[in-house]
Amino acid sequence: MIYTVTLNPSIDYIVQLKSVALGEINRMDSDLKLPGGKGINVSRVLNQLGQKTTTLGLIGGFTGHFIEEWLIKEGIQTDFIPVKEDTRINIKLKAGVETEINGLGPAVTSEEAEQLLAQLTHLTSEDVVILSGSKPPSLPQDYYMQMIQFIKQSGAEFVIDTTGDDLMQALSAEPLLVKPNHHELADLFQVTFQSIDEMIPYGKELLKRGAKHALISMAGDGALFFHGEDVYTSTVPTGTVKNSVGAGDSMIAGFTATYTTTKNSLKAFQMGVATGSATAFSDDLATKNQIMQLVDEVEITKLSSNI
Ligand SMILES: Nc1ncnc2c1ncn2[C@@H]1O[C@H](COP(=O)(O)OP(=O)(O)O)[C@@H](O)[C@H]1O
Ligand SMILES: O=P(O)(O)OC[C@H]1O[C@](O)(COP(=O)(O)O)[C@@H](O)[C@@H]1O
Repeated sequence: MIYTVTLNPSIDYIVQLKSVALGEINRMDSDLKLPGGKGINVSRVLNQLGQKTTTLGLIGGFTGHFIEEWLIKEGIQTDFIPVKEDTRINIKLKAGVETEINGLGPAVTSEEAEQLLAQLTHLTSEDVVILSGSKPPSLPQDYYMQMIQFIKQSGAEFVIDTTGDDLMQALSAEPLLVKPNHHELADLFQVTFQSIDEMIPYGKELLKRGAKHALISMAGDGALFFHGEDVYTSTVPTGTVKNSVGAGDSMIAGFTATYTTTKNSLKAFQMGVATGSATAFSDDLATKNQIMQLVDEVEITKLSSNI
């Protein structure tokens, strides 16, 4: 079973308008409310790809109810821990450029946090757990590491898609995959990148510190992939970008679905890129059909090993 853990789910409120005038009344051209939060997006795409998945995490209030109902309608198994406060609403403003305003998330009590940890004691070595996204500020600083300890004790594999110290600390626990985008990679090592070549030593460093595979996504500019001694780059398919919210989560779903079934890292990389792009080219997350139409467009190239 592939479990996803979303500590901080969201309703993504996607608002389209031609331009925004700050300090004025603006009228939307259209809007859309979608279930969001990184692990939830991963599960929705895994489900599209025919993989069995269960969504874990912390969810609350009318917003949480909206998300859970949506997932159940799609046939996704949910096992959330209810929290007293409302799950957040994240605003995704599409007015020429995409601007995101993400909430902090609800207060979580220590009992609620403990209940989620207790669920992880039931994992087996056959499971894969995908830990994704920010954590509500009321959770302990080391909460990701607490979860990872339980996962490791069970022998399950884990993927982690978060940022900063939480990501850095998780590396030594040997995640199956990490996927910072190039901005997150720069923040992680407190550097700036002028070119793709400059990212390569830092991608290799993710593996040196313990990750088994590392993807560096660069939105419409392709992606880098690190495994063993090898570094690969990929093209992205061409298409019209409609809504890139969830593209990174989709990439993780595409990679994990293919890797767990084939153990072929390069096929998983190719599928990850296609799945991310298929979501960028859709209003909601990608469907299986949309993904499969793009796979053959993704070209993978091995970079020379002395870079
Ligand atoms: N504008 C785009 N055009 C084509 N593919 C895209 C675009 N934006 C995202 N993608 C696809 O989704 C993947 C992840 O996107 P990215 O924006 O880098 O992740 P994140 O959402 O985590 O920041 C990319 O590697 C690419 O395959
Ligand atoms: O937990 P965070 O870091 O605030 O991110 C949550 C947001 O990220 C998303 O999961 C989208 O993530 P990606 O675009 O990186 O795939 C949204 O659904 C959600 O609003």
